Amino acid sequence: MKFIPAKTPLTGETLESLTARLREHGEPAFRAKQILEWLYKKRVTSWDEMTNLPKPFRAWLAETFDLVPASLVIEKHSADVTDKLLLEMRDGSLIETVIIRAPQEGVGVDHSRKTICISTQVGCAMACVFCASGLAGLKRDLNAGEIVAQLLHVCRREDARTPRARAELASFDNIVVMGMGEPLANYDNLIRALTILNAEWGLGFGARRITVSTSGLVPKILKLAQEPLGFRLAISLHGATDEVREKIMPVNKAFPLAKLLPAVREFSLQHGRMITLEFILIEDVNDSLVQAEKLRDIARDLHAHVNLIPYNTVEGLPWKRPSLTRQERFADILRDARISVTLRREKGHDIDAACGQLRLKTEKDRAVAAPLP
Ligand SMILES: C[S@@+](CC[C@H](N)C(=O)[O-])C[C@H]1O[C@@H](n2cnc3c(N)ncnc32)[C@H](O)[C@@H]1O
Ligand code: SF4
Repeated sequence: MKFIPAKTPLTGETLESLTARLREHGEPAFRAKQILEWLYKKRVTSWDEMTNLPKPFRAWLAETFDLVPASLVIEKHSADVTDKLLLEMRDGSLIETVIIRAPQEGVGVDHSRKTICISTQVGCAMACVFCASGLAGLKRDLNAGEIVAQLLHVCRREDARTPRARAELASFDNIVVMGMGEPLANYDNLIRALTILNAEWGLGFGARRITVSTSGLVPKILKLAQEPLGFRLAISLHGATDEVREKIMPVNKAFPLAKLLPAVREFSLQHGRMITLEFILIEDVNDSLVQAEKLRDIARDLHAHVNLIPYNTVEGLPWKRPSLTRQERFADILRDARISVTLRREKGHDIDAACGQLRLKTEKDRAVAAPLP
C-alpha cells in the first residue's frame, strides 16, 4: 500500500530539493538553509518559532509542508535503561523507535552512550518465523521524512534531559537500522534518509556510526557497497547452514549462503571494515554446537564480528531462548577460535523488547477500544 501524505514531510527534503521547491515559489536559495537550520540545529516544533522568516512565507510553509510527520503516542521506559517510543504516522500507522543506553562509569545514565534503533517499514514482508515485526506482513514502506522524523523525536527528547554542548551536535552516538522492517527492501527512502542525517545541513551524523542491518537481500547489499557514504553493515544470519536458515528465514530460498556470503565479502572488501553477523540463539533451532562451529568458520572466513543475541520471546510464538549455560557454550566455541564475539544481554525485556511487539499490542488495544461497525 502506498501512502501519499497530504503535505510534503519537511524531514524528507534535502537542501537541493527544498531550494528547488522554494525557487518555484519565488523565494531566494538562502531561505532553504535557514529553514533546515531551524529544523536540525535549533529543533523547533512550530513554524512560528522560525522568527527570521517573513510571516506570510511561514504561513505558506505551514500549508505546504509537514514540519515533523510523526507524533509520539507512547513512551516506555524499561528498568535496564532502554526507552521505546511508539510513533504514529499521518495515516495512523504505528512504528517503533528505541533508545538504548550503554551505562558508563562516572557519567550517569543521561550522559551514557546512546544507540538509536530506527524502523524503515510498517511491518515487514520477509516473514522470518521468529520475528514480531513480520507477524502481520508488510503494511507499507516509510518515506524518507518518516525515517528522519524518528531521530528528531529522539533529539528533542534527549535535549530536554541533557542540553547539548553545541547546536551542531546530534543527541546520540550511534544509529542502528534494526527496528521494524527490512531496510534494503525500502532502499531509495533509506538512502535518502541516511543522506539527510549525514549532511552537514542535516543532523551532521557520521556514516561510520550508522549500521544497516539486513536479512540478506544480495543485490541490495552489492548496491549498498557502492554507496559513497560508507555505512556499516550487519547481516541477520541466524543459521550457519542453509538447512537451518531456510527453516526460519524464507529469504534464504532466494539468497542461500552460497550467494549471501560472497556478497558480504564484496561489501567488506569495498569498505575495508569489519561487518557484523547477528545470530539470535533459539533453543533447539540453531543453538547446537555444530551450528557454533559452522558459524565460527563463516566468521573467520569473513573476518566478521559475531553478535549473539539470546532470543526475546514473542507473544503467540513458540520459540524460546536457550539456558545461560548453553548460550555460553555456544559462545565459547567462537571465543576459543579468537573470533570477535559479543553475547548480548538483551535490553528492554520488560517493555516488549522484541521489535514490533509494542506496535502489535497497541493496534490490538485500539481495535478493542473502537471495534469496526
Ligand atoms: C527486527 S530486524 C530489522 C532489520 C532487518 N530486517 C534484519 O532482519 O536484519 C533487527 C534484528 O532483530 C532481530 N530479531 C527479530 N526478532 C527478534 C527476537 N524476537 N529476539 C531477538 N532478536 C530478534 C532480527 O533477527 C534482526 O537481527
Ligand atoms: S527479522 Fe528483519 S527481515 Fe525478518 S521479519 Fe523481522 S524485520 Fe523482517
